[in-house]
Amino acid sequence: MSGITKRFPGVVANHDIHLSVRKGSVHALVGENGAGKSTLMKILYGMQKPDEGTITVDGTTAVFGSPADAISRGIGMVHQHFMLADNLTVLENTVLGSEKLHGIGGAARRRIKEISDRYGLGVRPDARVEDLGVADRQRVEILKVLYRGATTLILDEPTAVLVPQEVDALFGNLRELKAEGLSVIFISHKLGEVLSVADDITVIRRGTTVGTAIPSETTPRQLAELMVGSELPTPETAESTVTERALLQVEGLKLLADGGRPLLDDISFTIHEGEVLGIAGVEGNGQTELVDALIGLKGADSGTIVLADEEITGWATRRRREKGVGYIPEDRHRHGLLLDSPLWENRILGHVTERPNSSGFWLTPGPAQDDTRRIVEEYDVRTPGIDVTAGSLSGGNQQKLIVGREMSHKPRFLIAAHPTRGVDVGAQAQIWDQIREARREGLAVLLISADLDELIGLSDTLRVIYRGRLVADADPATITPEELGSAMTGAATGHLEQHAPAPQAAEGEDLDDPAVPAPRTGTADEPEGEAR
Ligand SMILES: Nc1ncnc2c1ncn2[C@@H]1O[C@H](COP(=O)(O)OP(=O)(O)OP(=O)(O)O)[C@@H](O)[C@H]1O
Repeated sequence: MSGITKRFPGVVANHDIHLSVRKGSVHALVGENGAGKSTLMKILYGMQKPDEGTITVDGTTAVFGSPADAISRGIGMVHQHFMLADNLTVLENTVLGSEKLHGIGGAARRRIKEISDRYGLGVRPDARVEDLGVADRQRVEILKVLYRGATTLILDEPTAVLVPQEVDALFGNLRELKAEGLSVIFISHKLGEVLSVADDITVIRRGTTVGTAIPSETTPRQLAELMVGSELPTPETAESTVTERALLQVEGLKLLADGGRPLLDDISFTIHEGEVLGIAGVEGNGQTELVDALIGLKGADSGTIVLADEEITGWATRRRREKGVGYIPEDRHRHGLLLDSPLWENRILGHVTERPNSSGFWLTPGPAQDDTRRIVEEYDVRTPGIDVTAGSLSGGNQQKLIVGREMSHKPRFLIAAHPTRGVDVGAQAQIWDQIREARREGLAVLLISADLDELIGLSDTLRVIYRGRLVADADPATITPEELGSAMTGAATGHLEQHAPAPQAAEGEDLDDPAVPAPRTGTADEPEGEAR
Protein backbone atom coordinates (compact mmCIF):
# COMPACT_ATOMS: atom_id res chain seq x y z
CA MET A 1 0.00 0.00 0.00
CA SER A 2 1.55 3.23 -1.05
CA GLY A 3 0.69 6.86 -0.39
CA ILE A 4 -2.72 5.95 1.04
CA THR A 5 -4.79 8.94 2.13
CA LYS A 6 -8.34 8.76 3.43
CA ARG A 7 -10.34 11.71 4.70
CA PHE A 8 -13.54 11.79 6.70
CA PRO A 9 -15.36 15.00 7.57
CA GLY A 10 -13.05 16.86 9.93
CA VAL A 11 -10.50 14.01 10.13
CA VAL A 12 -7.67 12.73 7.98
CA ALA A 13 -7.79 9.08 9.03
CA ASN A 14 -4.87 8.02 6.82
CA HIS A 15 -2.27 10.39 5.46
CA ASP A 16 0.26 9.17 2.93
CA ILE A 17 0.58 5.73 4.51
CA HIS A 18 3.04 3.17 3.26
CA LEU A 19 2.76 -0.48 4.16
CA SER A 20 4.73 -3.26 2.63
CA VAL A 21 4.02 -6.85 3.64
CA ARG A 22 6.38 -9.67 2.71
CA LYS A 23 5.15 -13.03 1.48
CA GLY A 24 5.34 -15.61 4.24
CA SER A 25 5.53 -13.13 7.11
CA VAL A 26 3.48 -11.97 10.07
CA HIS A 27 3.19 -8.21 9.99
CA ALA A 28 1.84 -6.30 12.98
CA LEU A 29 0.15 -2.94 12.75
CA VAL A 30 0.27 -0.92 15.95
CA GLY A 31 -0.78 2.57 16.94
CA GLU A 32 -2.86 4.57 19.39
CA ASN A 33 -6.63 4.60 19.30
CA GLY A 34 -7.79 6.49 16.27
CA ALA A 35 -4.37 6.29 14.62
CA GLY A 36 -5.98 4.91 11.48
CA LYS A 37 -5.25 1.15 11.58
CA SER A 38 -8.78 -0.10 10.96
CA THR A 39 -9.32 2.43 8.21
CA LEU A 40 -6.18 1.24 6.44
CA MET A 41 -7.29 -2.39 6.71
CA LYS A 42 -10.80 -1.56 5.51
CA ILE A 43 -9.20 0.00 2.45
CA LEU A 44 -7.09 -3.10 1.87
CA TYR A 45 -10.18 -5.29 2.20
CA GLY A 46 -12.23 -3.18 -0.22
CA MET A 47 -14.65 -1.89 2.40
CA GLN A 48 -13.55 1.69 1.93
CA LYS A 49 -12.06 3.54 -1.01
CA PRO A 50 -8.89 5.58 -0.50
CA ASP A 51 -8.90 9.20 -1.63
CA GLU A 52 -5.33 8.80 -2.82
CA GLY A 53 -2.75 6.06 -3.10
CA THR A 54 -2.31 2.68 -4.69
CA ILE A 55 -2.45 -0.95 -3.68
CA THR A 56 -0.19 -3.44 -5.37
CA VAL A 57 -0.63 -7.18 -4.93
CA ASP A 58 2.07 -9.50 -6.22
CA GLY A 59 3.46 -6.77 -8.41
CA THR A 60 0.23 -5.70 -10.10
CA THR A 61 -1.96 -2.77 -9.19
CA ALA A 62 -5.26 -3.60 -7.56
CA VAL A 63 -8.38 -1.45 -7.28
CA PHE A 64 -10.90 -2.80 -4.81
CA GLY A 65 -14.54 -1.71 -5.05
CA SER A 66 -15.76 -4.30 -2.56
CA PRO A 67 -14.54 -7.13 -0.30
CA ALA A 68 -15.34 -9.53 -3.16
CA ASP A 69 -12.67 -7.78 -5.26
CA ALA A 70 -10.16 -8.08 -2.41
CA ILE A 71 -10.97 -11.76 -1.92
CA SER A 72 -10.47 -12.40 -5.62
CA ARG A 73 -6.92 -11.08 -5.19
CA GLY A 74 -6.30 -13.32 -2.21
CA ILE A 75 -6.96 -10.88 0.62
CA GLY A 76 -9.24 -12.01 3.44
CA MET A 77 -10.23 -10.46 6.75
CA VAL A 78 -11.18 -11.88 10.12
CA HIS A 79 -13.15 -9.23 11.96
CA GLN A 80 -12.93 -8.66 15.66
CA HIS A 81 -16.63 -9.32 16.05
CA PHE A 82 -17.14 -12.77 14.59
CA MET A 83 -19.58 -12.98 11.74
CA LEU A 84 -20.84 -16.55 12.03
CA ALA A 85 -24.37 -17.90 12.06
CA ASP A 86 -24.64 -19.63 15.44
CA ASN A 87 -27.32 -22.11 14.48
CA LEU A 88 -25.42 -23.43 11.47
CA THR A 89 -22.58 -25.92 11.36
CA VAL A 90 -18.98 -25.11 10.57
CA LEU A 91 -19.45 -26.53 7.08
CA GLU A 92 -22.61 -24.51 6.45
CA ASN A 93 -20.95 -21.35 7.70
CA THR A 94 -17.94 -21.96 5.53
CA VAL A 95 -19.80 -22.55 2.27
CA LEU A 96 -22.37 -19.80 2.88
CA GLY A 97 -22.03 -17.32 0.05
CA SER A 98 -19.30 -19.38 -1.63
CA GLU A 99 -21.37 -22.34 -2.75
CA LYS A 100 -19.90 -22.04 -6.22
CA LEU A 101 -16.41 -22.96 -5.03
CA HIS A 102 -16.84 -26.59 -3.96
CA GLY A 103 -20.60 -26.95 -3.62
CA ILE A 104 -22.21 -27.70 -0.27
CA GLY A 105 -21.55 -31.42 0.08
CA GLY A 106 -18.72 -33.92 -0.02
CA ALA A 107 -16.27 -31.80 -1.99
CA ALA A 108 -16.72 -28.86 0.40
CA ARG A 109 -16.25 -31.16 3.38
CA ARG A 110 -13.06 -32.60 1.91
CA ARG A 111 -11.70 -29.14 1.24
CA ILE A 112 -12.47 -28.02 4.81
CA LYS A 113 -10.70 -31.09 6.23
CA GLU A 114 -7.78 -30.48 3.92
CA ILE A 115 -7.36 -26.85 4.99
CA SER A 116 -7.92 -27.70 8.64
CA ASP A 117 -5.26 -30.43 8.59
CA ARG A 118 -2.78 -28.44 6.57
CA TYR A 119 -2.72 -25.48 8.94
CA GLY A 120 -3.40 -27.40 12.12
CA LEU A 121 -6.74 -25.69 12.76
CA GLY A 122 -8.49 -28.77 14.15
CA VAL A 123 -11.92 -27.76 12.90
CA ARG A 124 -14.81 -30.24 12.79
CA PRO A 125 -17.07 -29.56 9.79
CA ASP A 126 -20.22 -30.80 11.51
CA ALA A 127 -19.85 -28.99 14.81
CA ARG A 128 -22.54 -26.42 15.40
CA VAL A 129 -21.08 -22.95 15.86
CA GLU A 130 -23.16 -22.19 18.97
CA ASP A 131 -21.44 -25.10 20.71
CA LEU A 132 -17.98 -23.76 20.01
CA GLY A 133 -15.82 -21.64 22.26
CA VAL A 134 -14.36 -18.31 21.29
CA ALA A 135 -11.03 -19.72 20.14
CA ASP A 136 -12.72 -22.33 17.96
CA ARG A 137 -14.99 -19.74 16.42
CA GLN A 138 -11.95 -17.74 15.55
CA ARG A 139 -10.43 -20.77 13.85
CA VAL A 140 -13.64 -21.19 11.85
CA GLU A 141 -13.37 -17.56 10.75
CA ILE A 142 -9.79 -18.17 9.67
CA LEU A 143 -10.84 -21.32 7.86
CA LYS A 144 -13.62 -19.46 6.05
CA VAL A 145 -11.13 -16.95 4.75
CA LEU A 146 -8.68 -19.66 3.66
CA TYR A 147 -11.51 -21.57 1.98
CA ARG A 148 -12.10 -18.54 -0.19
CA GLY A 149 -8.51 -18.70 -1.33
CA ALA A 150 -6.94 -16.00 0.81
CA THR A 151 -3.16 -15.83 0.78
CA THR A 152 -3.04 -12.67 2.88
CA LEU A 153 -5.09 -12.66 6.09
CA ILE A 154 -5.99 -9.56 8.02
CA LEU A 155 -6.75 -10.19 11.69
CA ASP A 156 -8.24 -7.34 13.72
CA GLU A 157 -7.19 -7.66 17.37
CA PRO A 158 -7.36 -11.45 17.27
CA THR A 159 -6.12 -12.02 20.82
CA ALA A 160 -8.45 -9.61 22.63
CA VAL A 161 -10.87 -12.39 23.58
CA LEU A 162 -8.44 -15.27 24.14
CA VAL A 163 -6.83 -16.67 27.28
CA PRO A 164 -3.01 -17.08 27.22
CA GLN A 165 -3.12 -20.75 26.22
CA GLU A 166 -5.45 -19.92 23.34
CA VAL A 167 -3.18 -17.10 22.27
CA ASP A 168 -0.30 -19.57 22.09
CA ALA A 169 -2.41 -21.90 19.96
CA LEU A 170 -3.39 -19.05 17.64
CA PHE A 171 0.22 -18.02 17.25
CA GLY A 172 1.02 -21.65 16.42
CA ASN A 173 -1.59 -21.46 13.65
CA LEU A 174 -0.11 -18.24 12.36
CA ARG A 175 3.33 -19.84 12.18
CA GLU A 176 1.84 -22.71 10.15
CA LEU A 177 0.27 -20.25 7.75
CA LYS A 178 3.55 -18.44 7.42
CA ALA A 179 5.46 -21.65 6.79
CA GLU A 180 3.10 -22.34 3.90
CA GLY A 181 3.97 -19.00 2.35
CA LEU A 182 0.87 -17.08 3.47
CA SER A 183 1.04 -13.58 4.90
CA VAL A 184 -0.74 -12.32 7.96
CA ILE A 185 -1.38 -8.71 8.92
CA PHE A 186 -2.66 -8.22 12.42
CA ILE A 187 -3.73 -5.28 14.51
CA SER A 188 -3.02 -5.47 18.22
CA HIS A 189 -2.70 -3.32 21.30
CA LYS A 190 -0.89 -6.04 23.22
CA LEU A 191 2.66 -5.06 22.53
CA GLY A 192 4.32 -8.02 24.26
CA GLU A 193 2.43 -10.38 21.96
CA VAL A 194 3.24 -8.28 18.94
CA LEU A 195 6.92 -8.55 19.70
CA SER A 196 6.74 -12.30 20.22
CA VAL A 197 4.95 -13.22 17.00
CA ALA A 198 5.58 -10.52 14.39
CA ASP A 199 8.35 -10.60 11.82
CA ASP A 200 7.78 -6.95 10.95
CA ILE A 201 6.01 -4.12 12.73
CA THR A 202 4.61 -0.95 11.23
CA VAL A 203 3.77 1.87 13.60
CA ILE A 204 1.03 4.35 12.72
CA ARG A 205 0.68 7.62 14.59
CA ARG A 206 -2.07 10.14 13.94
CA GLY A 207 -2.86 8.74 10.50
CA THR A 208 0.59 8.28 9.14
CA THR A 209 3.34 5.68 9.22
CA VAL A 210 6.05 6.83 11.58
CA GLY A 211 8.34 3.87 11.28
CA THR A 212 8.94 0.19 11.43
CA ALA A 213 10.40 -1.77 14.30
CA ILE A 214 12.48 -4.93 14.39
CA PRO A 215 10.89 -7.18 17.04
CA SER A 216 14.12 -8.73 18.29
CA GLU A 217 15.62 -5.32 18.98
CA THR A 218 12.61 -3.58 20.52
CA THR A 219 11.02 -3.62 23.98
CA PRO A 220 7.27 -3.13 24.58
CA ARG A 221 8.04 0.21 26.15
CA GLN A 222 10.05 1.43 23.17
CA LEU A 223 7.27 0.33 20.87
CA ALA A 224 4.69 2.19 22.96
CA GLU A 225 6.84 5.30 22.89
CA LEU A 226 7.12 5.06 19.12
CA MET A 227 3.31 4.88 18.96
CA VAL A 228 2.75 7.81 21.23
CA GLY A 229 5.69 9.89 20.05
CA SER A 230 6.92 10.68 23.55
CA GLU A 231 8.24 8.98 26.63
CA LEU A 232 5.75 7.11 28.75
CA PRO A 233 5.31 7.86 32.43
CA THR A 234 6.26 5.02 34.77
CA PRO A 235 3.05 3.52 36.17
CA GLU A 236 2.55 4.08 39.87
CA THR A 237 2.23 1.08 42.10
CA ALA A 238 -1.09 0.97 43.84
CA GLU A 239 -1.52 0.11 47.46
CA SER A 240 -4.68 -1.52 48.76
CA THR A 241 -7.61 0.72 49.65
CA VAL A 242 -10.05 -2.00 50.67
CA THR A 243 -12.16 -1.01 53.68
CA GLU A 244 -14.32 -2.98 56.09
CA ARG A 245 -17.55 -1.41 54.81
CA ALA A 246 -19.51 -3.75 52.54
CA LEU A 247 -20.96 -1.82 49.61
CA LEU A 248 -22.41 -4.59 47.52
CA GLN A 249 -23.61 -7.87 48.90
CA VAL A 250 -24.88 -10.59 46.63
CA GLU A 251 -26.31 -13.65 48.29
CA GLY A 252 -27.43 -16.90 46.62
CA LEU A 253 -28.11 -15.28 43.27
CA LYS A 254 -29.73 -17.61 40.80
CA LEU A 255 -30.80 -16.96 37.25
CA LEU A 256 -32.55 -19.59 35.20
CA ALA A 257 -32.75 -20.01 31.45
CA ASP A 258 -36.14 -20.54 29.81
CA GLY A 259 -35.82 -24.30 30.12
CA GLY A 260 -35.15 -23.98 33.86
CA ARG A 261 -31.40 -24.65 33.68
CA PRO A 262 -29.29 -22.33 35.83
CA LEU A 263 -27.32 -19.63 34.03
CA LEU A 264 -26.16 -18.32 37.40
CA ASP A 265 -26.10 -20.73 40.28
CA ASP A 266 -25.82 -19.73 43.91
CA ILE A 267 -23.59 -16.72 43.35
CA SER A 268 -22.53 -15.00 46.58
CA PHE A 269 -19.92 -12.32 47.10
CA THR A 270 -19.30 -9.04 48.86
CA ILE A 271 -17.48 -6.01 47.49
CA HIS A 272 -16.27 -3.49 50.05
CA GLU A 273 -15.79 0.20 49.59
CA GLY A 274 -12.46 0.75 47.91
CA GLU A 275 -12.29 -2.80 46.55
CA VAL A 276 -12.02 -4.14 43.02
CA LEU A 277 -13.41 -7.65 42.71
CA GLY A 278 -12.22 -9.31 39.51
CA ILE A 279 -14.21 -12.11 37.94
CA ALA A 280 -12.07 -14.37 35.79
CA GLY A 281 -13.65 -16.75 33.34
CA VAL A 282 -13.71 -17.78 29.75
CA GLU A 283 -16.42 -15.87 27.91
CA GLY A 284 -19.84 -17.44 28.09
CA ASN A 285 -19.66 -18.86 31.60
CA GLY A 286 -22.27 -16.55 33.10
CA GLN A 287 -20.44 -13.22 33.19
CA THR A 288 -22.99 -11.53 30.92
CA GLU A 289 -25.86 -12.81 33.03
CA LEU A 290 -24.18 -11.64 36.23
CA VAL A 291 -23.76 -8.14 34.86
CA ASP A 292 -27.35 -8.10 33.59
CA ALA A 293 -28.63 -9.13 37.01
CA LEU A 294 -26.59 -6.48 38.83
CA ILE A 295 -27.63 -3.61 36.57
CA GLY A 296 -31.23 -4.83 36.51
CA LEU A 297 -31.56 -5.89 32.89
CA LYS A 298 -32.56 -9.36 34.04
CA GLY A 299 -34.49 -10.21 37.17
CA ALA A 300 -33.02 -12.76 39.56
CA ASP A 301 -34.94 -16.00 40.07
CA SER A 302 -33.75 -16.13 43.64
CA GLY A 303 -31.18 -14.51 45.87
CA THR A 304 -30.65 -10.95 46.99
CA ILE A 305 -28.60 -7.94 45.96
CA VAL A 306 -27.92 -5.30 48.60
CA LEU A 307 -26.32 -1.96 47.75
CA ALA A 308 -24.97 -0.25 50.88
CA ASP A 309 -27.91 -0.86 53.21
CA GLU A 310 -30.73 -1.09 50.69
CA GLU A 311 -31.95 -4.22 48.99
CA ILE A 312 -32.12 -3.47 45.28
CA THR A 313 -32.96 -6.96 43.97
CA GLY A 314 -36.27 -5.90 42.43
CA TRP A 315 -35.29 -2.40 41.40
CA ALA A 316 -35.44 -1.11 37.84
CA THR A 317 -32.19 -0.20 36.12
CA ARG A 318 -32.86 3.53 36.27
CA ARG A 319 -33.33 3.50 40.00
CA ARG A 320 -30.11 1.54 40.47
CA ARG A 321 -28.24 4.02 38.30
CA GLU A 322 -29.66 6.97 40.25
CA LYS A 323 -28.40 5.31 43.42
CA GLY A 324 -24.87 5.31 42.06
CA VAL A 325 -24.41 2.17 39.99
CA GLY A 326 -22.10 2.85 37.03
CA TYR A 327 -22.08 0.52 34.05
CA ILE A 328 -19.43 -0.06 31.41
CA PRO A 329 -21.10 -2.67 29.24
CA GLU A 330 -19.49 -5.65 27.58
CA ASP A 331 -20.78 -4.79 24.13
CA ARG A 332 -20.35 -1.06 23.63
CA HIS A 333 -22.28 -1.03 20.37
CA ARG A 334 -25.35 -2.81 21.64
CA HIS A 335 -25.54 -1.48 25.19
CA GLY A 336 -23.21 1.46 25.50
CA LEU A 337 -23.84 3.90 22.69
CA LEU A 338 -26.27 5.21 20.13
CA LEU A 339 -23.98 5.01 17.13
CA ASP A 340 -26.02 7.37 14.96
CA SER A 341 -26.33 10.06 17.62
CA PRO A 342 -23.83 12.80 18.41
CA LEU A 343 -21.35 12.41 21.23
CA TRP A 344 -23.17 14.79 23.53
CA GLU A 345 -26.41 12.82 23.29
CA ASN A 346 -24.41 9.73 24.08
CA ARG A 347 -23.13 11.52 27.13
CA ILE A 348 -26.74 11.79 28.32
CA LEU A 349 -27.50 8.15 27.60
CA GLY A 350 -28.34 6.17 30.71
CA HIS A 351 -28.25 9.30 32.86
CA VAL A 352 -31.23 11.22 31.52
CA THR A 353 -32.56 12.16 34.90
CA GLU A 354 -29.25 13.30 36.37
CA ARG A 355 -27.28 16.51 36.30
CA PRO A 356 -25.81 17.99 34.16
CA ASN A 357 -28.06 16.32 31.60
CA SER A 358 -31.35 17.39 33.06
CA SER A 359 -32.84 19.62 35.68
CA GLY A 360 -34.88 16.72 36.96
CA PHE A 361 -37.65 17.22 34.47
CA TRP A 362 -36.31 18.96 31.36
CA LEU A 363 -33.21 17.90 29.48
CA THR A 364 -30.53 20.57 29.63
CA PRO A 365 -28.49 20.18 26.41
CA GLY A 366 -26.20 23.16 27.07
CA PRO A 367 -24.64 21.84 30.28
CA ALA A 368 -24.60 18.31 28.85
CA GLN A 369 -22.67 19.58 25.84
CA ASP A 370 -20.20 21.48 28.00
CA ASP A 371 -19.63 18.39 30.06
CA THR A 372 -19.12 16.29 26.92
CA ARG A 373 -16.34 18.70 25.91
CA ARG A 374 -14.78 18.18 29.32
CA ILE A 375 -14.93 14.40 28.97
CA VAL A 376 -13.42 14.59 25.47
CA GLU A 377 -10.59 16.68 26.89
CA GLU A 378 -10.01 14.70 30.08
CA TYR A 379 -10.24 11.26 28.54
CA ASP A 380 -8.42 12.24 25.36
CA VAL A 381 -11.27 11.16 23.08
CA ARG A 382 -9.87 11.86 19.62
CA THR A 383 -12.67 13.55 17.71
CA PRO A 384 -13.17 16.65 15.58
CA GLY A 385 -16.01 17.74 17.89
CA ILE A 386 -18.94 16.70 20.06
CA ASP A 387 -21.47 16.86 17.22
CA VAL A 388 -20.01 13.95 15.24
CA THR A 389 -21.77 10.62 15.67
CA ALA A 390 -20.45 8.05 18.12
CA GLY A 391 -20.26 5.59 15.21
CA SER A 392 -17.61 7.69 13.49
CA LEU A 393 -15.18 7.40 16.43
CA SER A 394 -12.56 4.67 16.39
CA GLY A 395 -13.31 1.72 18.68
CA GLY A 396 -10.91 2.76 21.41
CA ASN A 397 -12.22 6.30 21.45
CA GLN A 398 -15.80 5.06 21.78
CA GLN A 399 -14.65 3.12 24.83
CA LYS A 400 -12.98 6.20 26.34
CA LEU A 401 -16.23 8.14 25.92
CA ILE A 402 -18.21 5.48 27.78
CA VAL A 403 -15.69 5.26 30.60
CA GLY A 404 -15.65 9.06 30.85
CA ARG A 405 -19.43 9.21 31.01
CA GLU A 406 -19.75 6.57 33.69
CA MET A 407 -16.94 7.93 35.86
CA SER A 408 -18.38 11.46 35.60
CA HIS A 409 -21.36 10.45 37.66
CA LYS A 410 -19.10 9.45 40.54
CA PRO A 411 -20.56 5.98 40.99
CA ARG A 412 -20.40 4.21 44.32
CA PHE A 413 -20.41 0.86 42.59
CA LEU A 414 -19.05 0.37 39.09
CA ILE A 415 -19.77 -2.63 36.92
CA ALA A 416 -16.84 -2.65 34.54
CA ALA A 417 -17.02 -5.26 31.79
CA HIS A 418 -13.85 -5.17 29.71
CA PRO A 419 -13.26 -1.50 30.53
CA THR A 420 -10.20 -1.18 28.31
CA ARG A 421 -11.10 -3.49 25.44
CA GLY A 422 -9.68 -2.11 22.22
CA VAL A 423 -7.97 0.73 24.06
CA ASP A 424 -4.29 1.48 23.42
CA VAL A 425 -1.65 1.09 26.14
CA GLY A 426 -1.49 4.78 26.97
CA ALA A 427 -5.24 5.17 27.34
CA GLN A 428 -5.42 1.87 29.21
CA ALA A 429 -3.02 3.14 31.84
CA GLN A 430 -5.09 6.30 32.10
CA ILE A 431 -8.35 4.40 32.60
CA TRP A 432 -6.71 2.20 35.24
CA ASP A 433 -5.53 5.33 37.02
CA GLN A 434 -9.06 6.77 36.95
CA ILE A 435 -10.47 3.59 38.44
CA ARG A 436 -7.73 3.42 41.09
CA GLU A 437 -8.27 7.02 42.03
CA ALA A 438 -12.01 6.54 42.42
CA ARG A 439 -11.29 3.40 44.42
CA ARG A 440 -9.21 5.44 46.84
CA GLU A 441 -12.32 7.50 47.44
CA GLY A 442 -14.36 4.41 48.20
CA LEU A 443 -15.56 3.17 44.80
CA ALA A 444 -16.40 -0.53 44.71
CA VAL A 445 -15.82 -2.22 41.37
CA LEU A 446 -16.88 -5.48 39.80
CA LEU A 447 -14.33 -6.07 37.08
CA ILE A 448 -14.85 -8.52 34.26
CA SER A 449 -12.08 -8.75 31.73
CA ALA A 450 -10.57 -11.10 29.19
CA ASP A 451 -7.27 -9.30 29.68
CA LEU A 452 -5.67 -11.32 32.46
CA ASP A 453 -2.94 -8.79 33.11
CA GLU A 454 -5.68 -6.24 33.74
CA LEU A 455 -7.60 -8.61 36.02
CA ILE A 456 -4.53 -9.46 38.06
CA GLY A 457 -3.16 -5.92 38.07
CA LEU A 458 -6.33 -4.10 39.05
CA SER A 459 -8.17 -6.56 41.30
CA ASP A 460 -7.90 -6.73 45.07
CA THR A 461 -9.78 -10.01 45.08
CA LEU A 462 -10.18 -12.53 42.26
CA ARG A 463 -12.91 -15.13 41.79
CA VAL A 464 -13.21 -17.66 38.99
CA ILE A 465 -16.57 -18.23 37.31
CA TYR A 466 -17.24 -21.52 35.54
CA ARG A 467 -20.56 -22.71 34.14
CA GLY A 468 -22.47 -20.11 36.07
CA ARG A 469 -20.84 -20.74 39.45
CA LEU A 470 -18.04 -19.12 41.37
CA VAL A 471 -15.72 -22.08 41.71
CA ALA A 472 -12.45 -20.73 43.10
CA ASP A 473 -10.62 -17.77 44.60
CA ALA A 474 -7.23 -16.57 43.47
CA ASP A 475 -4.75 -14.21 45.01
CA PRO A 476 -3.89 -11.45 42.53
CA ALA A 477 -0.59 -10.90 44.32
CA THR A 478 0.77 -14.35 43.49
CA ILE A 479 -1.12 -15.85 40.55
CA THR A 480 0.32 -15.71 37.02
CA PRO A 481 -1.79 -15.15 33.89
CA GLU A 482 -1.00 -18.74 32.81
CA GLU A 483 -2.26 -20.19 36.08
CA LEU A 484 -5.36 -18.07 35.96
CA GLY A 485 -5.93 -19.10 32.35
CA SER A 486 -5.82 -22.77 33.40
CA ALA A 487 -8.22 -22.16 36.27
CA MET A 488 -10.67 -20.50 33.90
CA THR A 489 -10.78 -23.55 31.69
CA GLY A 490 -11.67 -25.73 34.66
CA ALA A 491 -8.23 -27.01 35.66
CA ALA A 492 -7.09 -26.49 39.24
CA THR A 493 -3.73 -24.95 40.07
CA GLY A 494 -1.69 -24.58 43.20
CA HIS A 495 -2.48 -20.90 43.63
CA LEU A 496 -6.20 -21.34 43.83
CA GLU A 497 -8.51 -22.03 46.64
CA GLN A 498 -11.31 -24.16 45.27
CA HIS A 499 -14.49 -23.65 47.22
CA ALA A 500 -16.96 -25.38 45.00
CA PRO A 501 -16.44 -28.32 42.71
CA ALA A 502 -16.53 -27.33 39.05
CA PRO A 503 -19.90 -28.52 37.75
CA GLN A 504 -19.58 -31.75 35.84
CA ALA A 505 -21.92 -33.31 33.34
CA ALA A 506 -24.08 -35.89 35.04
CA GLU A 507 -24.66 -39.18 33.32
CA GLY A 508 -26.92 -38.61 30.34
CA GLU A 509 -27.06 -34.88 30.90
CA ASP A 510 -27.29 -32.94 27.71
CA LEU A 511 -24.38 -30.58 27.71
CA ASP A 512 -25.34 -29.31 24.30
CA ASP A 513 -28.43 -27.66 25.69
CA PRO A 514 -28.02 -24.14 24.33
CA ALA A 515 -29.74 -22.78 27.44
CA VAL A 516 -26.67 -23.64 29.46
CA PRO A 517 -23.86 -21.18 29.01
CA ALA A 518 -21.32 -23.37 27.29
CA PRO A 519 -17.84 -22.81 28.61
CA ARG A 520 -15.89 -21.35 25.76
CA THR A 521 -13.06 -23.80 25.94
CA GLY A 522 -11.76 -26.95 24.39
CA THR A 523 -10.66 -27.69 20.88
CA ALA A 524 -12.87 -28.39 17.96
CA ASP A 525 -11.45 -31.81 17.34
CA GLU A 526 -12.59 -33.34 20.58
CA PRO A 527 -14.58 -36.47 19.97
CA GLU A 528 -18.30 -35.90 19.67
CA GLY A 529 -20.18 -36.28 22.94
CA GLU A 530 -17.24 -35.75 25.27
CA ALA A 531 -18.00 -33.38 28.11
CA ARG A 532 -16.56 -29.98 27.41
N1 LIG B 1 -16.80 6.17 8.93
C1 LIG B 1 -16.13 7.17 9.51
N2 LIG B 1 -16.60 8.43 9.52
C2 LIG B 1 -15.92 9.44 10.10
N3 LIG B 1 -14.73 9.30 10.73
C3 LIG B 1 -14.20 8.07 10.75
C4 LIG B 1 -14.87 6.93 10.16
N4 LIG B 1 -14.10 5.84 10.35
C5 LIG B 1 -13.00 6.25 11.04
N5 LIG B 1 -13.06 7.59 11.27
C6 LIG B 1 -12.05 8.40 11.97
O1 LIG B 1 -10.78 8.08 11.41
C7 LIG B 1 -9.79 8.03 12.43
C8 LIG B 1 -9.08 6.69 12.39
O2 LIG B 1 -9.96 5.69 12.88
P1 LIG B 1 -9.60 4.13 12.88
O3 LIG B 1 -10.83 3.39 13.26
O4 LIG B 1 -8.94 3.77 11.60
O5 LIG B 1 -8.53 4.07 14.06
P2 LIG B 1 -7.79 2.82 14.72
O6 LIG B 1 -6.33 3.07 14.63
O7 LIG B 1 -8.28 1.57 14.11
O8 LIG B 1 -8.24 2.97 16.23
P3 LIG B 1 -8.62 1.88 17.40
O9 LIG B 1 -7.32 1.36 17.90
O10 LIG B 1 -9.29 2.74 18.43
O11 LIG B 1 -9.53 0.86 16.79
C9 LIG B 1 -10.49 8.34 13.74
O12 LIG B 1 -10.32 9.70 14.03
C10 LIG B 1 -11.95 8.05 13.43
O13 LIG B 1 -12.77 8.87 14.23
